[in-house]
Amino acid sequence: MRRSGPDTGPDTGPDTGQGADHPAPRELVVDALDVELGGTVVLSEVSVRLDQRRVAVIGANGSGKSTFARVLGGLVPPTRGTVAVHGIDVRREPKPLRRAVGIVFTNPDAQILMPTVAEDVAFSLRGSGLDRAEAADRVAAALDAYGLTALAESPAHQLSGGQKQLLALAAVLVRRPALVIADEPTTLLDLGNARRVGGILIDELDAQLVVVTHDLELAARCDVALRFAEGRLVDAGDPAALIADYRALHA
Ligand SMILES: Nc1ncnc2c1ncn2[C@@H]1O[C@H](COP(=O)(O)OP(=O)(O)OP(=O)(O)O)[C@@H](O)[C@H]1O
Repeated sequence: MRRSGPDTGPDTGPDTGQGADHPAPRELVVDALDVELGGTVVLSEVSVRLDQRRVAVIGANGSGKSTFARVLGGLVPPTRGTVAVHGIDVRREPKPLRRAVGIVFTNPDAQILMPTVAEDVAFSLRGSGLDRAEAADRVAAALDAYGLTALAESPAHQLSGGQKQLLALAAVLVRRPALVIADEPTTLLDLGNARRVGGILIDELDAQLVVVTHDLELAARCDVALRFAEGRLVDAGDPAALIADYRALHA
């Protein structure tokens, strides 16, 4: 598995140079997006523009939330329509997109690539252009931010599920991507660590955030919420009002 981030792989589009260290329009523009997977319509006619910093994506199981997030991250191609992430066309510009976006999946095991905790975080910075000392400083700061310093030399695969989730987040955020996509980032975490991760994503991150979540308290702390139902974007707006309507639907 390849971790999203700078690399030297083949590219089919221009490198716009839009990374965390470059100013870029912080806007997601989705226009008439359809996604079909295995002959099934998974997303249908989704159009939305999002320039808010924190975007929550909620809705029932199977409603298309993760697929929407995966399209933004370039992991699932649009079948029809266009999607631009900070001015980057997700279909045509895979390399700039990988540089701009960091993705945190629900299952951290899929993201751990190196033997030790510190090596795994450092691996994210390969090809970043940072010199050895700068990279070491960034890794140390990321380990500290996630409470992983004491585990730096521990085998990554022997961490608990929650510790692995923290490591996965550290390994993504150490790159300072301009857009962070997190799919159920607090699912495996105990209350303390869920608060720590929620605090980092919601309160401390400079990047734009798209968080897919069933945790309505986390969603309520975002600037805007989207609700999907049966592959359609059925509601978008102020999280408090949208969540109240969603709760009423299930009352
Ligand atoms: N590769 C695929 N091939 C066919 N169908 C798929 C594929 N991936 C997802 N789907 C279907 O698309 C629908 C939406 O899935 P998605 O994972 O986006 O939903 P979700 O809202 O994130 O659900 P959950 O809350 O359960 O994680 C589901 O019916 C799912 O079975």
